[in-house]
Amino acid sequence: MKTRHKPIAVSMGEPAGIGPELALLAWTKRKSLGLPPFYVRGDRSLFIERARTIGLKPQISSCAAEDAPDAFNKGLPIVQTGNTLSDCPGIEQEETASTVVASIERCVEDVRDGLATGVVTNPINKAALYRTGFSFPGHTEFLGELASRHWPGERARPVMMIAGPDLMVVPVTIHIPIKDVPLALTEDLIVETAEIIASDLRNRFGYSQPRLAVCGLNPHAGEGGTMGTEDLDIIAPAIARLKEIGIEASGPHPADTLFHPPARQNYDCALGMYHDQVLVPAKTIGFDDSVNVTLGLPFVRTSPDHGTAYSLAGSGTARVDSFAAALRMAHVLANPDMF
Ligand SMILES: NC(=O)C1=CN([C@@H]2O[C@H](COP(=O)(O)OP(=O)(O)OC[C@H]3O[C@@H](n4cnc5c(N)ncnc54)[C@H](O)[C@@H]3O)[C@@H](O)[C@H]2O)C=CC1
Ligand SMILES: NCC(=O)COP(=O)(O)O
Repeated sequence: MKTRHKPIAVSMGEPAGIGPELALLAWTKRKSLGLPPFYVRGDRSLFIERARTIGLKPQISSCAAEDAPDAFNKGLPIVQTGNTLSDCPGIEQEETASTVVASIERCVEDVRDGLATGVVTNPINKAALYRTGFSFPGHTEFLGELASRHWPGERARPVMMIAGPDLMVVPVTIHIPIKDVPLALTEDLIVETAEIIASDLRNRFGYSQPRLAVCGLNPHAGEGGTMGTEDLDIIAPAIARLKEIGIEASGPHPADTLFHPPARQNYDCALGMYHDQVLVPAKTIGFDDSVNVTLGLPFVRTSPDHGTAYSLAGSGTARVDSFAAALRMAHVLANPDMF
């Protein structure tokens, strides 16, 4: 008898971005890309329009989430969620925001209800959502809130990791202005983040003793306190505490020499003190095959590592690799016994 895998729930993402066509293209190439079954929560009419715009025959299966595994063989399963939207690639429309948010919420609820094994989120336009009152910096923090709501009593301390075959990184502070980074950095924040990384790398990614490399904040990791004091006063004590509790952590490392190939042999995951310190090397080395995965949640969430790419929306030329990698990673993380 053929085993039916439970599907992955995919959020629609920003409708004016490349998310809708990534889902369509991924479904079309599902066999060659080795993709698990998945369905999208969003507006069916938008996906039909986008398929036509990029020159695909619209093969859409409208269904309920529970019917998605069967529907997947016939067309891209869409579980109607939110409002009817008209497709305007590259053009932000305020009225789509509630559907964007509802799509994320319903995907998480589907995992809670046992209808999906994990969530892959399509990119959102953060500034557009902020303008309509969305109060979370990004998915990462929003998913932490949804986890607390739907899995009360379980750990929900989301940590963003960008994971590729050649480099895994975590920004300790995420979407905050650079001027606020030194104020936000504390020993506790670094220790707590590193503990979650070490725990998830052990329990979900199969590392027996993960090696964490911690970046300094300042040039040359502060050059002995002459180029800034956070490296000595905050980061070094945090690393000492991590070693005391048995986590293999090194640093503070000057970030400029931490990402060339021989340096990368010495650790499994690099912790940066701010977003660009580690996302720049991660996307430079692995833009097409890296995945944004949220650690510290009671459910599986991955996402492509890129954004909405408005200028490509509707062209059908966006590369589907990172989205496909996100689907495969979600499937592996959600079904550890199968791999
Ligand atoms: N997970 C999420 O929801 C994320 C959302 N964003 C959002 O995306 C929006 C645009 O951000 P940007 O910094 O411009 O990043 P972006 O990733 O959308 O675009 C950066 C560059 O990469 C190219 N690119 C992106 N994805 C591609 C693909 N699949 N194939 C080929 N080329 C691709 C774009 O054309 C552009 O030249 C922002 O509103 C930001 O908030 C950004 C990153 C992640
Ligand atoms: N730069 C990464 C990014 O914006 C992804 O954020 P999130 O929406 O996954 O929290």
